[in-house]
Amino acid sequence: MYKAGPYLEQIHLPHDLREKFTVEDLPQVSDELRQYIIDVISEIGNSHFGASLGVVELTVALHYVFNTPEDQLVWDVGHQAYGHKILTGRRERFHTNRIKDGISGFPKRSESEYDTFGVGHSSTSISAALGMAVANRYKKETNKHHIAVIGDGAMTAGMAFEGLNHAGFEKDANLLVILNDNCMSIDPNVGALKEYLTDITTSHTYNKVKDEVWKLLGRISKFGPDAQTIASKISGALKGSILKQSNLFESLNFRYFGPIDGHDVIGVAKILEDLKHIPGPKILHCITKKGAGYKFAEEGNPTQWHAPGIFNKDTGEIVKIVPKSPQPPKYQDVFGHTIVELAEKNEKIMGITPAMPSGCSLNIMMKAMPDRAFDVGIAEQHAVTFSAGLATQGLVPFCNIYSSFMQRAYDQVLHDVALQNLNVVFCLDRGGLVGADGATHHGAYDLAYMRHIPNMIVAAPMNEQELRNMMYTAQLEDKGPFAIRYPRGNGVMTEWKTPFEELSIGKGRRVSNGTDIAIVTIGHPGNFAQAAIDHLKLSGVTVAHYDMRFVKPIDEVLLHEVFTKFKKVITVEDGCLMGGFGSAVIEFMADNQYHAEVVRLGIPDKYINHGTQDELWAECGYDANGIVKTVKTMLHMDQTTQRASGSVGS
Ligand SMILES: Cc1ncc(C[n+]2csc(CCOP(=O)(O)OP(=O)(O)O)c2C)c(N)n1
Ligand SMILES: CC(=O)[C@@H](O)[C@H](O)COP(=O)(O)O
Ligand SMILES: [Mg+2]
Repeated sequence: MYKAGPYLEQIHLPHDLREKFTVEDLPQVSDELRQYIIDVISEIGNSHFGASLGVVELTVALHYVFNTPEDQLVWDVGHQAYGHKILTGRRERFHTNRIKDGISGFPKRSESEYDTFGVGHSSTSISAALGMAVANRYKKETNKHHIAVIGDGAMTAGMAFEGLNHAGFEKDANLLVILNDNCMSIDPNVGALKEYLTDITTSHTYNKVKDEVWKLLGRISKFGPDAQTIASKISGALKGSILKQSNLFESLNFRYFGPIDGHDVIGVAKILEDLKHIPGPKILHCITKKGAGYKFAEEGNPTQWHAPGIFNKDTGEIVKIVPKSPQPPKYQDVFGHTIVELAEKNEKIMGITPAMPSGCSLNIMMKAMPDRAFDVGIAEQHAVTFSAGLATQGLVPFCNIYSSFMQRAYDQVLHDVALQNLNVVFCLDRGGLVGADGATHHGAYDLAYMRHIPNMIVAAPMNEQELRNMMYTAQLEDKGPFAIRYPRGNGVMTEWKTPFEELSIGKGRRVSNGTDIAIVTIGHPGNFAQAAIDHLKLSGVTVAHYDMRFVKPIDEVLLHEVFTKFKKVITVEDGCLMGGFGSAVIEFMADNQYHAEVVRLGIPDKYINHGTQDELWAECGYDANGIVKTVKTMLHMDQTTQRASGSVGS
């Protein structure tokens, strides 16, 4: 399938690397590994890219020096772990990356013993690796090493500091944190920490003296544990005198080493070898470049090369699929343009994103109104409570957080916003199944975790016009906490810049009339229902379709109509069935003593792996075909009875 270079093809597992090659061979191994990643990802697309190229040398050095998988290697986020996957027995399957039934795009324990911890959401690696270190200390397995590789972006999350704080307290825990500093998140990294890291990297005096200490360390580190005491006295005194204070990490009892060139694979291997003999919590600060070794990514826009899609590896040209007819916009872009349109008229509107300006299209507002739109770093909890603070002063913050990332800030939503009934508008992008990112990133739970919060309004648009009207309505005076969730990807309206209409809170709408059965939907799956209804007409079935618009407050008038008129009802949601929208409809039915046959379609009570959205909606049975099948089953129709050929579009 894809040809590995002469060295790489001999490496099926890391012990091959350690047994067959010397440290002098590592540059060649790195070059071949990098080329393999470029060869595969340029053709399959649908993957992350720049981050993995940035850690090729680090990956090779880590698997060369440490006895993986006994030594525990934890990748933070894990989008940069393609080299790790290729070196740990998955080279021949790597072309199935993020494809349904193929390998996951992130480290996953069930996929390999070398994937010591499942990741995807950022900033978990230090806590996990510390847990492993303390466990092995307790089990007296003190020969094991525990390494967390965390990026400068991931380091901006509070959880990373919670891990550092605890690790610095566990002085004899054998933990090595590798800070992979490339000054990038998906977009350029932000915050005071970024500036601080730059200071450390550029403070020549500190680094020069550090080199002297480092050489001394190298000479004495063979002398065992007392080398540590000598070294810490020397380097502590020098640092204290030079910087008048140890650096941030040392003040948390970490031994700080670096910054070093993270692309000098031989140098990195030698330093890692030394660090193996220094006990206690250590941090190695590596300077790398995202996209390193592939000039188009190095010289191009690093945000674009974070996940470029298919590209011509020889020319660096990213393949853009040009649609034959005008396509509906992405929901995120409707958000991005609409918030600017609203903010131009309402000076109270502010925009907040935790490190996803391009992903959620708040970058449109950041460009147009830089003093009113904030990228707060990978800090979802802070983003929510920062928004709450803004709201206490009469402003109207639109806090945009991917649905699955919002899971991290559940208490801030409840405790800091809803309990105080503050007027924060939550825009939950990536609501529902997202596709290739898989189980860690599916926004499966927001309808459930938002609808049981008192004071919270929970809405989901069926199309772009509905999204705009919900955003318009949410920014009107004193609406209290308002959540609007919408999916990854495109809507359905090519003409979407329609005039704003204020919605009545909690009011849904009947989209189609029918007599045989009722379908009650929330959000984008209303379009699947429409496609199914068109198809069923061919079989003479007429379906009433209700788009509820709001999960909370739910339109009880409409539901009284549904349960008065119909004895067969289907609910459809791109969300978990447990406690979701369908549960709300069932609760209404029970509370009002209605009796009907209700089938709820949505995400079952299990984790859905990666695939395309269409594949996953079909797998869960709530795409148009799934709805047709359910209607026919409930109406006891022969599933083969259909006048139209082929499947129903989603
Ligand atoms: C909790 C959480 N928030 C946001 C993201 C989205 N995300 C994935 S990678 C990334 C940037 C990570 O930057 P860094 O750690 O520096 O890694 P690099 O890509 O630079 O190698 C972000 C924001 C995430 N995966 N998890
Ligand atoms: C690794 C990570 O968490 C992000 O890169 C995420 O994959 C972005 O998702 P979208 O592609 O839906 O913006
Ligand atoms: Mg980075």
